[in-house]
Amino acid sequence: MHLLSCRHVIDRLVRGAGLGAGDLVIDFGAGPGTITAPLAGTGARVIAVERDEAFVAVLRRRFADRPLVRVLPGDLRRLPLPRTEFAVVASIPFAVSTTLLRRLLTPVPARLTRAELVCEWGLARRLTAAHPRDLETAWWTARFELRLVRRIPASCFRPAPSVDAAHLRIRRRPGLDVATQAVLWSLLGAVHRQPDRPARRVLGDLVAHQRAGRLLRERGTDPATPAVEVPVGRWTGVAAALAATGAVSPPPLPRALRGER
Ligand SMILES: C[S@@+](CC[C@H](N)C(=O)[O-])C[C@H]1O[C@@H](n2cnc3c(N)ncnc32)[C@H](O)[C@@H]1O
Repeated sequence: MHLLSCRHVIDRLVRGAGLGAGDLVIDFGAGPGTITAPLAGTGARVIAVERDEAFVAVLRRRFADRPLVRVLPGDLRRLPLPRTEFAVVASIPFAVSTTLLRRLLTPVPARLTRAELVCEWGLARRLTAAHPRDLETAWWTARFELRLVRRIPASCFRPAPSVDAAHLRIRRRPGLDVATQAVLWSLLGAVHRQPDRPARRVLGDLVAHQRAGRLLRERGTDPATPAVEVPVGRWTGVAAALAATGAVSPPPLPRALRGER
């Protein structure tokens, strides 16, 4: 594994999360506690998740006198996540990044409030592209702001990985009620099934064509734009408007999206 060795990168991650007393933060893949230690200084409760037994022993010794730090041995792909709101600050193992992001960003309701992550550069670029390339990324982008903060050179790790990494910032978007999210899921599903179809036609499968055109124009979107090129935030606006008037009855959110997985 690749341990972070650049102090300024670690400081920016921890500062970026703006943690304090009363917060709960998880360090996934804590290793020897490179990030856990400064997190413990924020006053937040910290959970350090680690699978490697030798690191678990190091973590237990290192934080034995820190009552706010809990060392949780196990696999981050399976350990139950808190049922209360939490933040994440972590340099996540590249091999299981997508699985972890899926667990954090997919469920409704979203209990993750914010995250400061180190992940693979290519993954961060894909997640923050102007137009999400698949339904899953669109769903994450609609519900969370994903921002590529900066590139982290491979030389900031010991040993250095073969690719650079990135500091990825994640913030939950406020104000998305469950009804809006249900409409949004239907809408984004339709968009990604027919990405090149004009937005008006995709939306026209859910509401009258005239109304579809109006809803899009009101949000500054040319109704003829290919559906996938309409910024996700505009689809969120359309979903909120439709949910508020009860104009469409989307199917209930699939089980896979509801709660812990
Ligand atoms: C990139 S290192 C980060 C270590 C430390 N946080 C740092 O920044 O220096 C990833 C860590 O995740 C742990 N890890 C890898 N896969 C894991 C999994 N599935 N569940 C829990 N921990 C895992 C590894 O043992 C390693 O300590």
